Amino acid sequence: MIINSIKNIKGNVCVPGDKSISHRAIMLGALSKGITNIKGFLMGEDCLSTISCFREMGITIDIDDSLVTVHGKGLHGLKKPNKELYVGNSGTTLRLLSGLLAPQEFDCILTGDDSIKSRPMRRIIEPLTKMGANIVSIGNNDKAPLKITGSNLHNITYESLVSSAQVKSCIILASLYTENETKIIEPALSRNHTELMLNYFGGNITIHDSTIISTPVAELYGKDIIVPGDISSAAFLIVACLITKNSELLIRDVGINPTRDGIIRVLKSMNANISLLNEKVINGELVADIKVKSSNLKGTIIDKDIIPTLIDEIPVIAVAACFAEGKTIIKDAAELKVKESNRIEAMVTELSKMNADILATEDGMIISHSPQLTGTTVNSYNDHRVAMSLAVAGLAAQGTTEILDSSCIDISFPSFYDLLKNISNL
Ligand SMILES: O=C(O)C1=C[C@@H](OP(=O)(O)O)[C@@H](O)[C@H](O)C1
Ligand SMILES: C=C(OP(=O)(O)O)C(=O)O
Repeated sequence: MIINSIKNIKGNVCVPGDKSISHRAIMLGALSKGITNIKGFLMGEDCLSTISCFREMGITIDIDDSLVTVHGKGLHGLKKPNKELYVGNSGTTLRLLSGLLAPQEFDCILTGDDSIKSRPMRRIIEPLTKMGANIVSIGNNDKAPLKITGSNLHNITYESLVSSAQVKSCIILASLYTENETKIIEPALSRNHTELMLNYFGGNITIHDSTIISTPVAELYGKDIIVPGDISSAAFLIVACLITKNSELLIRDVGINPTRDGIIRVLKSMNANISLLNEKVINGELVADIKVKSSNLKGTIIDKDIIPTLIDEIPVIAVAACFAEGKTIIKDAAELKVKESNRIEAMVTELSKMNADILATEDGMIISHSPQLTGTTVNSYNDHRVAMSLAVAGLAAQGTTEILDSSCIDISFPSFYDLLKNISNL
Protein backbone atom coordinates (compact mmCIF):
# COMPACT_ATOMS: atom_id res chain seq x y z
CA MET A 1 0.00 0.00 0.00
CA ILE A 2 1.29 3.45 -0.94
CA ILE A 3 0.28 6.36 1.31
CA ASN A 4 1.05 10.00 0.54
CA SER A 5 0.66 12.83 3.01
CA ILE A 6 -2.83 14.32 2.86
CA LYS A 7 -4.17 17.85 3.33
CA ASN A 8 -7.00 17.01 5.68
CA ILE A 9 -9.91 14.71 6.42
CA LYS A 10 -13.59 15.65 6.04
CA GLY A 11 -16.47 13.25 6.12
CA ASN A 12 -19.48 11.48 7.54
CA VAL A 13 -18.95 7.72 7.43
CA CYS A 14 -19.63 4.31 8.98
CA VAL A 15 -16.95 1.71 9.69
CA PRO A 16 -17.48 -2.06 9.20
CA GLY A 17 -19.05 -4.17 11.95
CA ASP A 18 -17.34 -5.08 15.20
CA LYS A 19 -15.09 -8.12 14.80
CA SER A 20 -15.58 -9.49 18.34
CA ILE A 21 -19.37 -9.20 18.13
CA SER A 22 -19.48 -10.70 14.61
CA HIS A 23 -17.59 -13.83 15.76
CA ARG A 24 -19.85 -14.27 18.76
CA ALA A 25 -23.06 -13.79 16.74
CA ILE A 26 -22.10 -16.78 14.54
CA MET A 27 -21.06 -18.93 17.53
CA LEU A 28 -24.04 -18.21 19.75
CA GLY A 29 -26.40 -18.26 16.77
CA ALA A 30 -25.16 -21.78 15.93
CA LEU A 31 -25.69 -22.94 19.54
CA SER A 32 -29.21 -21.48 19.75
CA LYS A 33 -32.53 -22.92 18.70
CA GLY A 34 -33.98 -21.18 15.64
CA ILE A 35 -32.80 -18.43 13.35
CA THR A 36 -30.30 -15.65 14.09
CA ASN A 37 -30.28 -12.82 11.53
CA ILE A 38 -27.15 -10.68 11.70
CA LYS A 39 -27.05 -7.20 10.17
CA GLY A 40 -23.73 -5.38 9.86
CA PHE A 41 -21.63 -8.58 10.12
CA LEU A 42 -17.92 -7.92 9.47
CA MET A 43 -16.97 -9.58 6.17
CA GLY A 44 -13.30 -9.63 7.23
CA GLU A 45 -11.16 -12.74 6.85
CA ASP A 46 -11.19 -13.58 10.59
CA CYS A 47 -14.98 -13.64 10.83
CA LEU A 48 -15.25 -15.57 7.56
CA SER A 49 -12.97 -18.19 9.16
CA THR A 50 -15.49 -18.52 11.99
CA ILE A 51 -18.29 -19.02 9.46
CA SER A 52 -16.35 -21.72 7.61
CA CYS A 53 -15.60 -23.63 10.86
CA PHE A 54 -19.30 -23.71 11.79
CA ARG A 55 -20.35 -24.74 8.28
CA GLU A 56 -17.85 -27.58 8.63
CA MET A 57 -19.73 -28.63 11.79
CA GLY A 58 -23.06 -28.83 9.96
CA ILE A 59 -24.45 -25.35 10.60
CA THR A 60 -26.18 -23.68 7.64
CA ILE A 61 -25.13 -20.05 7.34
CA ASP A 62 -26.53 -17.93 4.48
CA ILE A 63 -24.85 -14.75 3.33
CA ASP A 64 -27.20 -12.55 1.33
CA ASP A 65 -25.92 -9.06 0.64
CA SER A 66 -25.48 -7.49 4.04
CA LEU A 67 -27.56 -10.06 5.95
CA VAL A 68 -26.07 -13.19 7.51
CA THR A 69 -28.53 -15.87 8.65
CA VAL A 70 -27.46 -18.63 11.03
CA HIS A 71 -29.72 -21.69 11.24
CA GLY A 72 -29.03 -22.65 14.85
CA LYS A 73 -29.20 -26.29 15.97
CA GLY A 74 -29.18 -25.82 19.73
CA LEU A 75 -26.51 -26.60 22.32
CA HIS A 76 -26.17 -30.22 21.18
CA GLY A 77 -26.53 -29.79 17.40
CA LEU A 78 -22.94 -29.57 16.15
CA LYS A 79 -21.62 -32.50 14.10
CA LYS A 80 -18.08 -33.88 13.91
CA PRO A 81 -16.18 -32.02 11.18
CA ASN A 82 -14.80 -34.11 8.29
CA LYS A 83 -11.46 -32.35 8.40
CA GLU A 84 -9.31 -30.15 10.63
CA LEU A 85 -10.97 -26.87 11.55
CA TYR A 86 -8.87 -24.06 10.03
CA VAL A 87 -9.13 -20.72 11.84
CA GLY A 88 -6.75 -18.78 9.57
CA ASN A 89 -5.25 -15.82 11.46
CA SER A 90 -7.98 -15.56 14.09
CA GLY A 91 -7.03 -15.99 17.75
CA THR A 92 -10.61 -15.30 18.77
CA THR A 93 -11.92 -18.18 16.63
CA LEU A 94 -9.30 -20.62 17.94
CA ARG A 95 -9.64 -19.84 21.63
CA LEU A 96 -13.43 -19.52 21.78
CA LEU A 97 -13.97 -22.64 19.65
CA SER A 98 -11.68 -24.64 21.96
CA GLY A 99 -14.02 -23.95 24.87
CA LEU A 100 -17.02 -24.89 22.82
CA LEU A 101 -15.48 -28.08 21.38
CA ALA A 102 -14.10 -29.49 24.64
CA PRO A 103 -17.54 -30.71 25.84
CA GLN A 104 -18.84 -32.04 22.47
CA GLU A 105 -19.35 -35.74 21.77
CA PHE A 106 -16.65 -35.83 19.07
CA ASP A 107 -12.99 -35.10 18.64
CA CYS A 108 -11.36 -32.67 16.23
CA ILE A 109 -8.21 -30.73 15.42
CA LEU A 110 -7.98 -26.94 15.39
CA THR A 111 -5.27 -25.29 13.31
CA GLY A 112 -4.50 -22.07 11.45
CA ASP A 113 -1.82 -19.96 9.78
CA ASP A 114 1.81 -19.52 10.91
CA SER A 115 0.96 -16.53 13.12
CA ILE A 116 -1.74 -18.49 14.97
CA LYS A 117 0.64 -21.44 15.42
CA SER A 118 3.05 -19.14 17.26
CA ARG A 119 0.56 -17.70 19.78
CA PRO A 120 0.30 -18.99 23.38
CA MET A 121 -2.42 -21.55 24.10
CA ARG A 122 -1.43 -22.61 27.64
CA ARG A 123 -3.83 -19.92 28.83
CA ILE A 124 -6.80 -21.93 27.53
CA ILE A 125 -5.36 -25.45 27.85
CA GLU A 126 -4.92 -24.96 31.60
CA PRO A 127 -8.45 -23.88 32.61
CA LEU A 128 -10.11 -26.30 30.18
CA THR A 129 -8.02 -29.18 31.57
CA LYS A 130 -9.12 -28.16 35.08
CA MET A 131 -12.72 -28.49 33.84
CA GLY A 132 -11.96 -32.08 32.75
CA ALA A 133 -11.26 -31.36 29.07
CA ASN A 134 -8.96 -33.46 26.92
CA ILE A 135 -7.06 -30.84 24.93
CA VAL A 136 -3.48 -31.26 23.80
CA SER A 137 -1.01 -29.23 21.80
CA ILE A 138 0.00 -31.61 18.97
CA GLY A 139 3.54 -30.17 18.83
CA ASN A 140 3.75 -30.40 22.62
CA ASN A 141 4.70 -26.70 22.73
CA ASP A 142 1.49 -25.20 24.18
CA LYS A 143 0.63 -23.87 20.73
CA ALA A 144 -1.75 -24.83 17.91
CA PRO A 145 -2.55 -27.23 16.29
CA LEU A 146 -4.70 -28.44 19.19
CA LYS A 147 -6.37 -31.83 19.40
CA ILE A 148 -9.58 -31.83 21.39
CA THR A 149 -11.33 -35.04 22.39
CA GLY A 150 -14.85 -34.35 23.63
CA SER A 151 -15.32 -35.07 27.37
CA ASN A 152 -17.71 -34.45 30.26
CA LEU A 153 -16.81 -31.15 31.89
CA HIS A 154 -17.41 -29.85 35.40
CA ASN A 155 -17.65 -26.33 36.77
CA ILE A 156 -14.62 -24.51 38.22
CA THR A 157 -13.64 -21.27 39.88
CA TYR A 158 -10.79 -19.84 37.84
CA GLU A 159 -8.57 -16.91 38.65
CA SER A 160 -6.97 -15.84 35.39
CA LEU A 161 -3.50 -14.30 35.36
CA VAL A 162 -4.26 -12.33 32.19
CA SER A 163 -7.14 -10.02 31.37
CA SER A 164 -8.23 -11.76 28.21
CA ALA A 165 -11.71 -11.89 26.75
CA GLN A 166 -10.65 -14.88 24.69
CA VAL A 167 -9.69 -16.88 27.80
CA LYS A 168 -12.81 -15.76 29.66
CA SER A 169 -15.11 -16.52 26.71
CA CYS A 170 -13.48 -19.92 26.17
CA ILE A 171 -14.30 -20.88 29.76
CA ILE A 172 -17.82 -19.41 29.57
CA LEU A 173 -18.61 -21.42 26.41
CA ALA A 174 -17.30 -24.62 28.03
CA SER A 175 -19.34 -23.85 31.16
CA LEU A 176 -22.58 -24.00 29.15
CA TYR A 177 -22.11 -27.80 29.21
CA THR A 178 -21.55 -28.23 32.97
CA GLU A 179 -24.07 -28.68 35.77
CA ASN A 180 -23.22 -25.88 38.16
CA GLU A 181 -22.00 -22.34 38.35
CA THR A 182 -18.56 -21.42 36.93
CA LYS A 183 -16.77 -18.40 38.32
CA ILE A 184 -14.01 -16.50 36.46
CA ILE A 185 -11.97 -13.78 38.11
CA GLU A 186 -9.92 -11.45 35.89
CA PRO A 187 -7.16 -9.05 37.01
CA ALA A 188 -9.12 -6.29 35.21
CA LEU A 189 -12.36 -6.58 33.26
CA SER A 190 -11.80 -7.47 29.59
CA ARG A 191 -14.36 -6.95 26.81
CA ASN A 192 -17.72 -8.43 27.83
CA HIS A 193 -19.46 -9.10 24.50
CA THR A 194 -19.84 -12.84 25.20
CA GLU A 195 -21.57 -12.14 28.50
CA LEU A 196 -23.92 -9.51 27.00
CA MET A 197 -24.82 -11.61 23.98
CA LEU A 198 -25.33 -14.80 25.97
CA ASN A 199 -27.81 -13.02 28.22
CA TYR A 200 -29.53 -11.59 25.11
CA PHE A 201 -29.92 -15.18 23.79
CA GLY A 202 -31.40 -16.44 27.07
CA GLY A 203 -28.23 -17.39 28.96
CA ASN A 204 -27.49 -16.62 32.60
CA ILE A 205 -24.31 -14.63 33.19
CA THR A 206 -23.77 -12.17 36.02
CA ILE A 207 -20.86 -9.74 36.37
CA HIS A 208 -19.65 -8.31 39.70
CA ASP A 209 -16.65 -6.02 39.16
CA SER A 210 -14.18 -8.31 37.42
CA THR A 211 -15.80 -11.59 38.53
CA ILE A 212 -18.05 -13.35 36.03
CA ILE A 213 -20.50 -16.08 37.05
CA SER A 214 -21.89 -18.35 34.37
CA THR A 215 -24.88 -20.53 35.24
CA PRO A 216 -25.79 -23.13 32.58
CA VAL A 217 -29.26 -22.96 30.97
CA ALA A 218 -31.22 -25.67 29.14
CA GLU A 219 -31.36 -23.83 25.79
CA LEU A 220 -30.38 -20.62 24.03
CA TYR A 221 -32.76 -19.02 21.53
CA GLY A 222 -31.81 -17.35 18.22
CA LYS A 223 -32.39 -13.59 17.97
CA ASP A 224 -31.74 -10.77 15.53
CA ILE A 225 -28.45 -8.95 16.00
CA ILE A 226 -27.35 -5.58 14.68
CA VAL A 227 -23.56 -5.39 14.84
CA PRO A 228 -22.31 -1.88 15.69
CA GLY A 229 -19.31 -0.35 13.91
CA ASP A 230 -15.97 -1.57 15.26
CA ILE A 231 -14.31 0.99 17.56
CA SER A 232 -10.99 -0.74 16.84
CA SER A 233 -11.42 0.15 13.13
CA ALA A 234 -12.82 3.62 13.90
CA ALA A 235 -9.64 4.22 15.94
CA PHE A 236 -7.53 4.53 12.75
CA LEU A 237 -9.83 7.20 11.30
CA ILE A 238 -10.10 9.02 14.64
CA VAL A 239 -6.32 9.30 14.99
CA ALA A 240 -5.93 10.26 11.30
CA CYS A 241 -8.40 13.10 11.85
CA LEU A 242 -6.76 14.29 15.08
CA ILE A 243 -3.24 14.52 13.67
CA THR A 244 -4.04 16.26 10.34
CA LYS A 245 -4.86 20.00 10.39
CA ASN A 246 -8.36 21.37 9.55
CA SER A 247 -9.96 17.94 9.74
CA GLU A 248 -13.44 17.01 10.90
CA LEU A 249 -15.10 13.62 10.84
CA LEU A 250 -18.33 12.02 11.99
CA ILE A 251 -18.28 8.21 12.38
CA ARG A 252 -21.81 6.89 12.87
CA ASP A 253 -23.06 3.93 14.92
CA VAL A 254 -19.83 2.81 16.58
CA GLY A 255 -19.86 0.39 19.54
CA ILE A 256 -18.70 2.24 22.66
CA ASN A 257 -19.14 -0.56 25.21
CA PRO A 258 -17.29 0.63 28.38
CA THR A 259 -14.99 -2.41 28.14
CA ARG A 260 -13.87 -1.15 24.69
CA ASP A 261 -13.91 2.64 24.94
CA GLY A 262 -10.44 3.13 26.45
CA ILE A 263 -9.20 4.80 23.26
CA ILE A 264 -11.83 7.55 23.60
CA ARG A 265 -11.00 8.10 27.27
CA VAL A 266 -7.24 8.19 26.63
CA LEU A 267 -7.45 10.47 23.59
CA LYS A 268 -9.71 12.87 25.50
CA SER A 269 -7.12 12.95 28.30
CA MET A 270 -4.61 13.88 25.57
CA ASN A 271 -6.74 16.94 24.73
CA ALA A 272 -8.49 15.40 21.72
CA ASN A 273 -11.62 17.13 20.47
CA ILE A 274 -13.97 14.13 20.46
CA SER A 275 -17.67 14.07 21.29
CA LEU A 276 -20.17 11.24 21.47
CA LEU A 277 -23.64 11.85 20.03
CA ASN A 278 -26.91 9.87 19.82
CA GLU A 279 -25.99 7.25 22.42
CA LYS A 280 -28.30 4.23 22.38
CA VAL A 281 -28.33 0.55 23.37
CA ILE A 282 -28.70 -2.06 20.61
CA ASN A 283 -28.97 -5.73 21.55
CA GLY A 284 -27.29 -4.98 24.89
CA GLU A 285 -24.39 -2.98 23.37
CA LEU A 286 -23.86 0.77 23.80
CA VAL A 287 -23.58 2.57 20.43
CA ALA A 288 -22.91 6.23 19.49
CA ASP A 289 -21.82 8.56 16.71
CA ILE A 290 -18.27 9.83 17.24
CA LYS A 291 -17.43 13.39 16.20
CA VAL A 292 -13.74 14.25 15.88
CA LYS A 293 -11.83 17.44 15.03
CA SER A 294 -8.08 18.07 14.55
CA SER A 295 -6.49 18.69 17.93
CA ASN A 296 -3.25 19.74 19.58
CA LEU A 297 -2.53 16.58 21.53
CA LYS A 298 -0.45 16.30 24.68
CA GLY A 299 1.31 13.26 26.11
CA THR A 300 -0.12 11.00 28.80
CA ILE A 301 0.44 7.81 30.81
CA ILE A 302 -1.54 4.73 29.84
CA ASP A 303 -1.40 1.79 32.25
CA LYS A 304 -3.22 -0.64 34.58
CA ASP A 305 -6.95 -1.36 34.22
CA ILE A 306 -7.52 0.74 31.11
CA ILE A 307 -5.13 -1.45 29.07
CA PRO A 308 -7.59 -4.29 28.30
CA THR A 309 -10.15 -1.71 27.10
CA LEU A 310 -7.81 -0.44 24.36
CA ILE A 311 -5.40 -3.32 23.79
CA ASP A 312 -5.87 -3.49 19.99
CA GLU A 313 -5.70 0.31 19.66
CA ILE A 314 -2.24 0.74 21.22
CA PRO A 315 -0.38 0.62 17.86
CA VAL A 316 -2.40 3.57 16.55
CA ILE A 317 -2.25 5.35 19.93
CA ALA A 318 1.54 5.18 19.51
CA VAL A 319 1.10 7.08 16.24
CA ALA A 320 -1.09 9.71 17.95
CA ALA A 321 1.58 10.01 20.66
CA CYS A 322 4.20 11.03 18.05
CA PHE A 323 2.07 14.14 17.45
CA ALA A 324 1.47 14.85 21.17
CA GLU A 325 3.52 17.43 23.01
CA GLY A 326 5.71 15.91 25.73
CA LYS A 327 6.03 12.19 26.48
CA THR A 328 3.53 9.37 26.30
CA ILE A 329 4.28 6.34 28.45
CA ILE A 330 2.49 3.04 27.83
CA LYS A 331 2.91 0.38 30.56
CA ASP A 332 1.33 -2.93 31.64
CA ALA A 333 0.81 -3.91 28.00
CA ALA A 334 3.02 -7.03 27.66
CA GLU A 335 0.04 -8.76 25.98
CA LEU A 336 0.99 -6.79 22.85
CA LYS A 337 3.92 -9.14 22.40
CA VAL A 338 1.67 -12.16 21.76
CA LYS A 339 -0.76 -10.79 19.20
CA GLU A 340 -0.50 -11.39 15.42
CA SER A 341 3.03 -9.95 15.77
CA ASN A 342 5.05 -8.57 18.66
CA ARG A 343 3.29 -5.23 18.39
CA ILE A 344 5.73 -3.40 20.69
CA GLU A 345 8.73 -4.41 18.62
CA ALA A 346 6.89 -3.88 15.32
CA MET A 347 5.71 -0.34 16.11
CA VAL A 348 8.99 0.76 17.66
CA THR A 349 11.07 -0.58 14.75
CA GLU A 350 8.85 0.77 11.98
CA LEU A 351 8.00 4.18 13.49
CA SER A 352 11.72 4.66 14.19
CA LYS A 353 12.34 4.19 10.45
CA MET A 354 9.94 7.11 9.95
CA ASN A 355 12.03 9.23 12.39
CA ALA A 356 9.80 8.87 15.44
CA ASP A 357 11.36 9.20 18.87
CA ILE A 358 10.05 5.93 20.34
CA LEU A 359 11.54 3.36 22.71
CA ALA A 360 10.45 -0.16 23.59
CA THR A 361 10.15 -1.18 27.24
CA GLU A 362 9.45 -4.61 28.78
CA ASP A 363 5.71 -4.01 28.80
CA GLY A 364 5.09 -1.01 26.58
CA MET A 365 6.65 2.01 24.88
CA ILE A 366 7.84 5.53 25.58
CA ILE A 367 7.05 7.97 22.80
CA SER A 368 8.28 11.57 22.65
CA HIS A 369 6.86 14.39 20.54
CA SER A 370 8.11 13.75 16.99
CA PRO A 371 5.72 15.43 14.57
CA GLN A 372 8.20 15.53 11.64
CA LEU A 373 7.71 11.93 10.50
CA THR A 374 9.13 11.05 7.10
CA GLY A 375 7.68 8.55 4.69
CA THR A 376 9.72 5.46 3.86
CA THR A 377 9.24 1.72 3.25
CA VAL A 378 7.87 -0.03 6.33
CA ASN A 379 6.99 -3.57 7.30
CA SER A 380 3.53 -4.73 8.43
CA TYR A 381 4.80 -8.06 9.84
CA ASN A 382 1.57 -9.35 8.27
CA ASP A 383 -0.29 -7.77 11.17
CA HIS A 384 -3.40 -5.83 10.16
CA ARG A 385 -3.27 -3.41 13.11
CA VAL A 386 0.41 -2.62 12.45
CA ALA A 387 -0.26 -2.09 8.73
CA MET A 388 -3.15 0.33 9.33
CA SER A 389 -1.34 2.22 12.11
CA LEU A 390 1.64 2.80 9.80
CA ALA A 391 -0.73 3.95 7.05
CA VAL A 392 -2.17 6.54 9.47
CA ALA A 393 1.36 7.69 10.33
CA GLY A 394 2.02 7.96 6.57
CA LEU A 395 -0.97 10.30 6.10
CA ALA A 396 0.72 12.88 8.34
CA ALA A 397 4.34 12.17 7.33
CA GLN A 398 6.35 14.05 4.74
CA GLY A 399 6.64 12.25 1.41
CA THR A 400 5.52 8.74 0.56
CA THR A 401 5.12 5.75 2.85
CA GLU A 402 5.11 2.26 1.39
CA ILE A 403 3.62 -0.47 3.59
CA LEU A 404 4.79 -3.97 2.71
CA ASP A 405 2.44 -6.95 2.98
CA SER A 406 -0.59 -4.72 3.46
CA SER A 407 -3.16 -7.30 2.28
CA CYS A 408 -3.41 -8.45 5.92
CA ILE A 409 -5.68 -5.42 6.40
CA ASP A 410 -8.48 -7.61 4.99
CA ILE A 411 -8.42 -9.53 8.28
CA SER A 412 -10.44 -6.82 10.03
CA PHE A 413 -11.04 -3.80 7.75
CA PRO A 414 -11.21 -4.69 4.03
CA SER A 415 -12.58 -1.25 3.03
CA PHE A 416 -9.84 0.68 4.91
CA TYR A 417 -8.09 2.19 1.87
CA ASP A 418 -11.31 3.06 0.00
CA LEU A 419 -12.72 4.73 3.10
CA LEU A 420 -9.54 6.78 3.58
CA LYS A 421 -9.71 7.83 -0.06
CA ASN A 422 -13.33 8.92 0.41
CA ILE A 423 -12.57 11.24 3.30
CA SER A 424 -9.24 12.71 2.13
CA ASN A 425 -7.33 13.69 -1.01
CA LEU A 426 -5.27 10.47 -0.79
O1 LIG B 1 -12.36 -11.68 22.50
C1 LIG B 1 -12.10 -10.99 21.50
O2 LIG B 1 -12.91 -10.84 20.56
C2 LIG B 1 -10.78 -10.34 21.44
C3 LIG B 1 -10.03 -10.21 22.58
C4 LIG B 1 -8.71 -9.59 22.62
O3 LIG B 1 -7.72 -10.60 22.76
P1 LIG B 1 -7.28 -11.21 24.19
O4 LIG B 1 -8.44 -11.89 24.78
O5 LIG B 1 -6.18 -12.17 23.85
O6 LIG B 1 -6.83 -10.03 24.97
C5 LIG B 1 -8.40 -8.78 21.37
O7 LIG B 1 -7.05 -8.46 21.32
C6 LIG B 1 -8.85 -9.49 20.12
O8 LIG B 1 -8.63 -8.66 18.99
C7 LIG B 1 -10.31 -9.81 20.14
C1 LIG C 1 -5.48 -9.65 18.29
C2 LIG C 1 -6.44 -9.58 17.37
O1 LIG C 1 -7.28 -10.59 17.00
P1 LIG C 1 -7.21 -12.16 17.30
O2 LIG C 1 -6.64 -12.35 18.68
O3 LIG C 1 -8.63 -12.63 17.19
O4 LIG C 1 -6.35 -12.78 16.24
C3 LIG C 1 -6.72 -8.29 16.70
O5 LIG C 1 -7.68 -8.26 15.92
O6 LIG C 1 -6.01 -7.28 16.90
